Amino acid sequence: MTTAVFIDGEAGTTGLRIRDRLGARDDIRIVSVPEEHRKDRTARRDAYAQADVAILCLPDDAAVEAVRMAGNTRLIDASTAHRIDPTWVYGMPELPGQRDRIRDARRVANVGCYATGSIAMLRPLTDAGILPADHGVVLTGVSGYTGGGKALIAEHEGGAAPGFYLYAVHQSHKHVPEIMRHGGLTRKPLFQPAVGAFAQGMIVQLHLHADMLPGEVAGHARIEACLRDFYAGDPFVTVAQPGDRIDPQAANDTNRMILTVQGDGEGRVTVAAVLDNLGKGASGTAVQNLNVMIGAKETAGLT
Ligand SMILES: NC(=O)C1=CN([C@@H]2O[C@H](COP(=O)(O)OP(=O)(O)OC[C@H]3O[C@@H](n4cnc5c(N)ncnc54)[C@H](OP(=O)(O)O)[C@@H]3O)[C@@H](O)[C@H]2O)C=CC1
Ligand SMILES: CC(=O)N[C@@H](CCC(=O)OP(=O)(O)O)C(=O)O
Repeated sequence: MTTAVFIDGEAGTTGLRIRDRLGARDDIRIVSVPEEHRKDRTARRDAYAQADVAILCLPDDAAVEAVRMAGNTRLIDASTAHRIDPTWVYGMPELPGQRDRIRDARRVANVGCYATGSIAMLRPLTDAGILPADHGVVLTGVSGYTGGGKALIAEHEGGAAPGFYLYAVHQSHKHVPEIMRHGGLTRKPLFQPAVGAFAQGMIVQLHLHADMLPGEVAGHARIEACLRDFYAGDPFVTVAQPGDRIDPQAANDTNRMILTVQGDGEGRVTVAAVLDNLGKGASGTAVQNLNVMIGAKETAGLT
């Protein structure tokens, strides 16, 4: 049996990647609207009606509007619009019990890219009681410029952007609410993202004074052990031995996320998550969620 999938925003940065990942599968039939009609409401309404599942790869406001067109078609929304909406299921399959919720869901909000790395590091630690919910958490991130979609790609590839810069410097980044909700935090974390002069890939880091956390061990061993336990058997998330350098592009073109824990043995610990902002941070997780929703093998079409 094939599943009919409509990718609304198929010509965009995320949509194209999803299309590439699904195109070769014989259990999926892609429903398309010609690019010149990509914003035509009648053509899109028709595509929604033909699809079993639609994946929204649109700006937030267009995603909200698209939901109204979608009728009863099951949805995966790659935008930020519905991630803390209680009527949507959060599309991060690694979280406890989440695969079952995603499997049964009609509306799945795909996790954000920085949020993927942040929650992957935080949630095991808050669930285990190692990190108190009200701890003053500090997160930083650096993303490839494709994270900003077509507009930021044009700025970088046109030579108009600096080689590296911080942004969202007023603690205003849109991923903070979902990081708090699903990372298990009650206090707003400090989060400082940046963009580098590379297209694709990202690092998110969690910085901790582990000697200030409850419990006896100030070193990083229990943090690493907690992450290893949490992700044991996970198809895409691994805890690796840290090296001297962390390459943001190490997981590019895959759906993998690589976690490493570094410490000085005296309480200063950094945890890092490396993922492809366009892969595990967007199109890969959307396909993983689709696989769970339709009962396909979770790794189908993904490496
Ligand atoms: N890039 C990334 O790393 C990630 C992106 N996301 C999210 O995915 C969504 C898509 O992002 P991205 O692919 O980067 O963005 P792009 O700007 O690259 O692509 C968006 C696509 O949607 C089309 N579009 C815009 N408005 C409408 C509309 N009203 N009706 C139909 N189509 C429309 C655009 O057409 P046009 O070409 O005319 O603008 C474009 O093809 C966003 O919500 C983004 O936040 C999520 C995770 C990571
Ligand atoms: C470099 C860059 O601009 N990145 C984007 C996040 C991209 C992303 O993945 O955000 P969503 O998952 O929420 O759509 C930003 O910080 O707004």
